[in-house]
Parts: sequence; C-alpha cells; structure tokens
Amino acid sequence: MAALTEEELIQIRRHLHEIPELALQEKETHAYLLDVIKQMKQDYLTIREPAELPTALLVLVKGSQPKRTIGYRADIDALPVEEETGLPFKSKHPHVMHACGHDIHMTVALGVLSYFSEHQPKDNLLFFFQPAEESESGGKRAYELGLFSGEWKPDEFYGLHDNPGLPAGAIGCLNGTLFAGTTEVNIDVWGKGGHAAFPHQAKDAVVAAAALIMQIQTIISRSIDPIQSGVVTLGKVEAGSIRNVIADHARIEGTIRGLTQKMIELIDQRLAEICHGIELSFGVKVDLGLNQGGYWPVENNPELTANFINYMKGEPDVEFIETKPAMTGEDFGFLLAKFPGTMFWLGIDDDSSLHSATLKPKEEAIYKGVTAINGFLNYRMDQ
Ligand SMILES: CC(=O)N[C@@H](CCC[C@H](N)C(=O)O)C(=O)O
Repeated sequence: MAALTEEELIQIRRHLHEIPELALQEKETHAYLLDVIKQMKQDYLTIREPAELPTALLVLVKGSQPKRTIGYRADIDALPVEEETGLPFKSKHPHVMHACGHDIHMTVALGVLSYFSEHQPKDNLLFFFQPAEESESGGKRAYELGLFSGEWKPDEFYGLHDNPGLPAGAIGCLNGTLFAGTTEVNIDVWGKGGHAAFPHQAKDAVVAAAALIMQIQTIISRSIDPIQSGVVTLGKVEAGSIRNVIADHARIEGTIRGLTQKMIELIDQRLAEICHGIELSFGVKVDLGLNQGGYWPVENNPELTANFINYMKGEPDVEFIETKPAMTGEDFGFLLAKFPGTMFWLGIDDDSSLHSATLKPKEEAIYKGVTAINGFLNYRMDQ
C-alpha cells in the first residue's frame, strides 16, 4: 500500500470522529488505529500493544542509519460532550465527542507514520498513540509503567495540538512555556439536611457551596500578581435532590491553571485556606482534593524548539505563526519534563473553541500538517 492520500486521511478522520471514547475506554479507537496501521507496509514497523495500558499503541519505525530515536505522540481520547455539529459523520456515541480534535491528532500521526512506512527514515521513529489526555494522566501512566524503556526510549519527543484560532494547516509554536500546568479540583461540602421551612435546624450545603464558589473566584483577582496569570474554572456543581429539602452535600469539580508550578501551588494554597474559612463560617465540613497528575506546564526544549521553529519558518509551503502561551493543559508537559522536545499547534480554523459541542475543524489542516511534519522529520534526521 502507498502512503495514505489526503482523501484517505479525511475518510479515516471521519471514522475516528464517529467513534469517540472517554479516557482509558478507547477500545474501538485502538482497534481501528491498529487496523489502519496493519494495512501499511510492515517491513520497518514493530507494533506494540502494552497489556499494562491496553488502549495505548506504540509503533517503532526502524531507521536505516539511526543516530537517535525521535518520538511523536498523538492523544486518542474524547470528552463527555453531546455533539451539536450536525455533521453527517457526527459522533455515534451518546454524550461523547472529539470536541478537542484528537481525531485530527490521530489522523495526522497516521499520515506521518504511513509516509515513513513507505520511505524508511534515517533515525528510528517512535509513534505513541496515547490514551487519556483529557483526564487520567495517560502520558504519566505510560512513563511510570516503563513503556519508554530500552529501544522504546525516545531521545526527543514531538506532539501537536489543534488550534481553531489559527488558519487551517498553519503551524504555531513558542520557544518557552506553551501550555499551562493544571490541577484537578474536587470539593465535597458536607452539611446537615433538613426541611426547607426550618433552615436554622440544618447546615445548608448549597448556600455554603455558593459562597465558596464566589470566594474562590476572588483568588485570581485578589491574590495573584496581575502581571502574572492564572485561572480557576469550576465546571461542574451538583447538590440536592428536591426543592423543599435542604441539601446535606454539594460537590464541586474544577480545574486550576498556571504557567508556572509556583503559580499553581499558590492557587492551591489559597483554595485550601478559603475552604477552611467556609467550614468556620457555615459550620460545614469541606473536603478538598487536588490532583495534578501529569498535567505539568508544557516547557518546550530551547535548542530543539529553536531548530523546529527555524525549519517551519524557512519552509515556503508552511505558514508559521509565533504564538503566545495558552492556559490549556496537556499531560505532554510530563513527558517533555522527562524527554526534551517540542509541542506545537496545528491550525484548524474554526469559530468554535476547543471543548465546544460545535467544533468543526477544517479538514484541509490534516494533509498540510502531515506534509509539514514529514518535512521537519526528514530535516531533523539529516542533522
Ligand atoms: C488541550 C486540553 O484541552 N487539555 C485539557 C487537559 C485537562 C487537564 C486536567 N484534566 C484538568 O482538567 O485540569 C484542558 O482542559 O486543558
């Protein structure tokens, strides 16, 4: 089979888009990726399906004169979002959608892999199809399970994220911190239930949670140097069962973002203090759970990233855009702390933001992305 064509890649992307799966549940996606990869020329490929992380997939392409192993990572999970694009190939899985464009990430990786399955690379190439980027720390899990040891250890690692704010197919990057570090926040407020008519005999978890939410929103405006930046978003709140029963429990889930580890720790600390204050003022118990997982700030390696940017800037067929840091998180930050490398953006030109139910990436980005990455890898392997 020849390297995958633009039309074939679009069909692959549409199929992946139809079968989104949540973190660590990516069985159908894994099986489909495997099927596509097995149809490629196998002469230089070794495929690995790690039992310890069953939805992950690693493929090593044997180089002709290897000086190094270059890693390339694509994340494969989706989000609990009900799709509203109206596309003929919209998600077949209720309440799950590739709303972060990981279908594009996988397709670009397959395009690059199929090219190098036909044109043996000089260096070894390691493709890592990674489960669980949105939650459950797939990158960190893979590392801690030892998946990157021996011949599977990359000397340098690259990965992309799609970006609706950039023209389709444009490459964006920054030599520095590209993405924020994040901490998942879980808060349980425990009060005392009761009759709606007798609030003085209860400890209302809803009122305490409401006050807590408003106080948390003062952390960024009152405790953080305005010249620096951070984010606290509380995306999910659950409490109560019926209008006339005072709730004894409220659950709040959210995420903290900061461009440095110090910033994240400062926000974590203020959050703990505010939770304690709510306990005192409302007579409730507040359990605060913080989990950073592998969502460390995405720090691009200075030398490798300068080289990457230099190539992309000099390539007439690539539209390169120097970007600012973003408050998105990525567990590729963990892998870049273990292996030097570069994360970059691929433009998909859409009015909808990442994580929205109406995200519709422009598919012309796929082939442009594959071409830019193939060009960069060939350039890198000549160095
Ligand atoms: C690119 C992207 O959107 N990534 C996610 C990563 C989530 C990290 C973690 N589960 C959290 O919620 O903090 C993002 O939301 O930025």
